[in-house]
Amino acid sequence: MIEFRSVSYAFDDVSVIEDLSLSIDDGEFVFLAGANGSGKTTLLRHCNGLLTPDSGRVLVDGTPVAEDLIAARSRVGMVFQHPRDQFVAATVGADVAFGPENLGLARDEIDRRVAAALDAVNLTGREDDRIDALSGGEQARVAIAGALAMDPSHLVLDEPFTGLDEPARRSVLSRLESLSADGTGVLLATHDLRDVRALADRVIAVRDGRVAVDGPPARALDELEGLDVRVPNRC
Ligand SMILES: Nc1ncnc2c1ncn2[C@@H]1O[C@H](COP(=O)(O)OP(=O)(O)OP(=O)(O)O)[C@@H](O)[C@H]1O
Repeated sequence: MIEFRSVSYAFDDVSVIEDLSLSIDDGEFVFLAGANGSGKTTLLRHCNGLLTPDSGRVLVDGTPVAEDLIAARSRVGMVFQHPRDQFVAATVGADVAFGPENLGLARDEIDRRVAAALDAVNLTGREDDRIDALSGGEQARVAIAGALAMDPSHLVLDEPFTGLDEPARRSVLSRLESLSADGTGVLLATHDLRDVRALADRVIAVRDGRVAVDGPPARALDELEGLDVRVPNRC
């Protein structure tokens, strides 16, 4: 479980998160909505200690993130909004294998994970491609594969569909759905709520640094309509 307990955070003097509490259970598939600048990225970056609350606490599986960053980072897989932020190797295969290699896994398990992760993002057979020669959408898919290959207990994704074509988006969503069904908590920040009714267990929307909506998709979408939270791709 990922828990936010009365978390507040400000950039300099500008408050972005204010006394925010929420929890994401194991196996829950949660869509995180909110207008541009509402604090979604800021919230997500607290899940593995990239940001530390000014007050309050974030806990992963009961352990405060600030007290055990290594534990938090091994449990929480993170896909960043800008994929270039997370590459560590020159080629697709080496980058996706990097995390599992650091876990000390056997070579055949690493190979199995890399193949499954690349399959999930429609990049099978692209192991030897140079990352800097890929398109933006392909780079986004490599970043997602890197997180999937870590087999984390929780997966946090920040706008992962930017630049993805429809087959890749569908493939990633399907993989996220099956991971969640197998017990992985998935927290997905996105403006694209097309599939929210079919996939999400919950929708959380932030506004003015607080949770403005939190509930099952049908109810949450109705509540979002009544708020000043833009939902561009609602259907
Ligand atoms: N490094 C930073 N320094 C100062 N202010 C920042 C920084 N990062 C974000 N902010 C501000 O914090 C607020 C929340 O930004 P954040 O990126 O969390 O929003 P978001 O909901 O993810 O937005 P988007 O939907 O556009 O990605 C914004 O007003 C932003 O300008």
